[in-house]
Amino acid sequence: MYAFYSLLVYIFYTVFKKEEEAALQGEGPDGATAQREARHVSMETWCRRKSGHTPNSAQRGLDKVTDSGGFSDDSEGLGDEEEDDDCGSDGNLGAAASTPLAAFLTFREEAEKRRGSHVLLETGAKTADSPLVAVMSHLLSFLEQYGHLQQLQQQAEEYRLQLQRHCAQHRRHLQALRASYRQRLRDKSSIISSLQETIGQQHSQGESTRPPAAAQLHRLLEALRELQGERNQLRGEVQVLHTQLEQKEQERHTRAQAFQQQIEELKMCVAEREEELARLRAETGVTDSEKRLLCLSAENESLKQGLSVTQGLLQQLSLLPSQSSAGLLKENETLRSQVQQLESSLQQRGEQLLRLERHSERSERRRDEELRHHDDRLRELQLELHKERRKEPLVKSVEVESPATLRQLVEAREQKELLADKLAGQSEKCRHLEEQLRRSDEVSANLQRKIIAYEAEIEKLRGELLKEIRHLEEQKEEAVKAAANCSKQHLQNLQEQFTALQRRLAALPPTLRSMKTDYASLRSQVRNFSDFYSTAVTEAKKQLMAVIGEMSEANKDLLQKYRKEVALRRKYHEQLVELKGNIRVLCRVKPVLKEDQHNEGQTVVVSTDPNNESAVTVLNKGKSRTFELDKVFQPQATQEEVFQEIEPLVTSCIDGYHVCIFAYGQTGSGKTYTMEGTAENPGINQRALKHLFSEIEDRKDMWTYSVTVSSVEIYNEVLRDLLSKDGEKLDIKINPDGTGQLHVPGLRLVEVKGFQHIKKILAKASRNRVTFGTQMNHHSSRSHALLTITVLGTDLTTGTKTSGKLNLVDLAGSERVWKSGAEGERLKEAQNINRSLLALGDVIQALRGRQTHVPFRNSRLTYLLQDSLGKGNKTAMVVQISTLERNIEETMCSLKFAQRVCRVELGPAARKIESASVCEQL
Ligand SMILES: Nc1ncnc2c1ncn2[C@@H]1O[C@H](COP(=O)(O)OP(=O)(O)OP(=O)(O)O)[C@@H](O)[C@H]1O
Repeated sequence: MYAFYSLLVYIFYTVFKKEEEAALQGEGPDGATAQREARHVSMETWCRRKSGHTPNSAQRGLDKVTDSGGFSDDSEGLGDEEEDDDCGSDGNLGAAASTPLAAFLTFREEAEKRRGSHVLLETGAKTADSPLVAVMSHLLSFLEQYGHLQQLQQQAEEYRLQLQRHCAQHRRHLQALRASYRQRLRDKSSIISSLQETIGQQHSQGESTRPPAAAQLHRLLEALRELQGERNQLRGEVQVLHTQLEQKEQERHTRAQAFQQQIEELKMCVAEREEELARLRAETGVTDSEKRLLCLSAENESLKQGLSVTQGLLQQLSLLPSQSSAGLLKENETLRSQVQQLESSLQQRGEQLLRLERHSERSERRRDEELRHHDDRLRELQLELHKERRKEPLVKSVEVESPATLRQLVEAREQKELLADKLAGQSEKCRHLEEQLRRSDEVSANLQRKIIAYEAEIEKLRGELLKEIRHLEEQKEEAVKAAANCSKQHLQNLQEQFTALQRRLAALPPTLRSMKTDYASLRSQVRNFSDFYSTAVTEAKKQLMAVIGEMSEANKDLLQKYRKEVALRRKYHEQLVELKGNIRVLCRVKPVLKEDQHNEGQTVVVSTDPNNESAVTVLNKGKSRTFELDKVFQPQATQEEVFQEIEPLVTSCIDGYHVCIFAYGQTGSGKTYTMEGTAENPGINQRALKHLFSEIEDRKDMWTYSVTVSSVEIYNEVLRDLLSKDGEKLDIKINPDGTGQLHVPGLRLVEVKGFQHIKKILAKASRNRVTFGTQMNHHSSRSHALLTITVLGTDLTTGTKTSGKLNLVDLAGSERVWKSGAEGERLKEAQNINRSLLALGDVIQALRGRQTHVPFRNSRLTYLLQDSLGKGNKTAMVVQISTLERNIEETMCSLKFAQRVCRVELGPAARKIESASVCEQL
């Protein structure tokens, strides 16, 4: 054992020496750089460890032995020898190195002779030549493979970057391909929709004639030919893509095969090296842990090769710029299977690596124990050597050799540790490679998923396109068949109908033929009627417009005619009034009311003749007397009938005349009823004002009017204003303007705006009037009431002004004092009333006698009515009479008074008119 270790140390030293010399002499033109580097590394490491920069346990153990053992005396000598070895100078060791094997054999033979053993000598002679050299060469080759592994890693990184770039290009190409497919699909769908529309139109038309159908079919066939041409073009493009993919697939396959062959060769080479290394290590006593490490390195190598193969495949995959669906799918499937295999192998390798790492740790521990054991053994050997050195001088050479052997052993152990470190680094790199491989697998998986999605979409689009093309072809065939059938059937039907009509026409009698011609002519006339109608309507419109124009021109003439007509009407009206008389006497007979039936003397003594409207007959004391008046109203005469007789006088007021209308009669005979009326049945006052405003409205285009109203009562010869609140007393005076007209200072004049306003004014005046209940009338009016309406008119065209006045007088009732039962104040009222009525009679008598003096001033009543009762005015008196016997005396008096008035001649009425020039002068 001792001899074996000595021999091992010696041979190791000799090999290093020889190789260094060969390197220095430039031996071997193919001396690899890796070998030189490896040797350099080995020597450098050895020198560094020797100089104490990285002391290990073995060195420390040796130092301990040196310090504690019996070498203290020879320590300097040993140090000198080591320095000689480093520098390569001459010395004892240099002398021994000149013939080392012979010296060692001599020493071994002597030692064996001394020990009496020859076995170890023979074994050492057999193994002293080649195994260690082979081990070193394998180690160097391992280092070379490590460098190659680094290069492969760099290539893998480059491949990965290229793969990313190619993936991006492939993605863009797929997007462009997808967009082009979609665009084509849209084009096809638009073509299909247009064709479907045309086919639908053709179907809807149904009975279209044959030539248009043939043209449609021709267009359809052309469109289908275009579609087929495009489809063939697409198929050609797809075939070209397929061929390109096949070529790429073949190239990839060949490259993969080449890579596989290289991998196989490398594997075989590594396996051979591993076998040789294992064998050599077994021969040289290499431990199991080293074998495991070598196996691990081989496995790492195979993993790297698998990684390179995968990367190559991925590169090939990325180099395919225009992969079609089939090639991509196949390639993806192979890649997926390979990736799965690699993943499984990686898992297995990882598990093996873990196991090996654990085993290497255990081996390391075991190796340390063995080293400790070797150290102990070495120490024992040193002790034995020390003992033998004391005994024999030859032992000195052994003492010289033993430290060198120990150093070689330590160096071998350091080499083992170095290898273990490298192995750990390789395992780290393997893990890093595994990580990269996993990332690349993820990238490839994502890429595969995207490719699968793209492929599915492309397949779907392709399927839809094919389906639509098939559908279009089917529709085309159906359309062709349907069009052919329809056109044929329709033609046949038309021909049959035509022949049947021809037969029927031939069979028709001549009369029907003539009717047919008449029908045709009528039809043509009806067709022409619309044109005739439109032209007639346009001509009528033109004529209408011309007439309208003429009418507008003739408007002025019409206006002038209208004015002439109005003037004539007024003239005729005046003549009529004059013919009737400017003072008219009307008699209204009061009907017998219910309240009058219970009293005495209720016999009707007054009768009227329906055939003579101006006569009234009174039966008085068995004698009948007929009074002739202007108009006698029947008891059943209405308020409207009475007003119709008054209406011309009211109109005269508008024309500028002064008119006086008063009611005369005994109390309770119906004077107030005739003048004021009731709310439901108004009298002359309200109707006259209503008529006035109606006339004013009719004349508003030519005249403008203002209407003012005043109302007074004469009670006990006192004039009171009925429209003022206080009812102050008024006086009648001559107007200071010099016109000689009467004037009532302080009298309130109310301008009337409308008919509703009139009703309020009249109601107020009626409320303010003094009434009192008498035996003849429960609401007897004890005053004379005057409603004076002044109408001032202006001709808009000439400026002529008119001033009309309408006096509506409700006289107080005349009654006999004894009959009315008046006493005191009532008696005084009756006396005043009768006095005023008598004054009125005197005035009328004077007018009748054409006296120069008319006693108007005998009473307030006649004085106030002076401008309306005199000459040139118009007067109407309504005599109210009762039909009852008990009122016969009053009736006779009233009728006699009426008859006297009837004989009065007021002469022609004078219109109160001022021309515009006179107005301007005033
Ligand atoms: N034509 C008629 N139709 C129906 N009722 C009438 C008619 N004439 C008068 N009357 C009624 O007779 C009654 C007395 O009439 P009215 O007050 O008008 O008499 P008068 O002459 O004014 O009396 P006085 O002078 O006392 O005021 C009233 O209730 C009135 O409604």
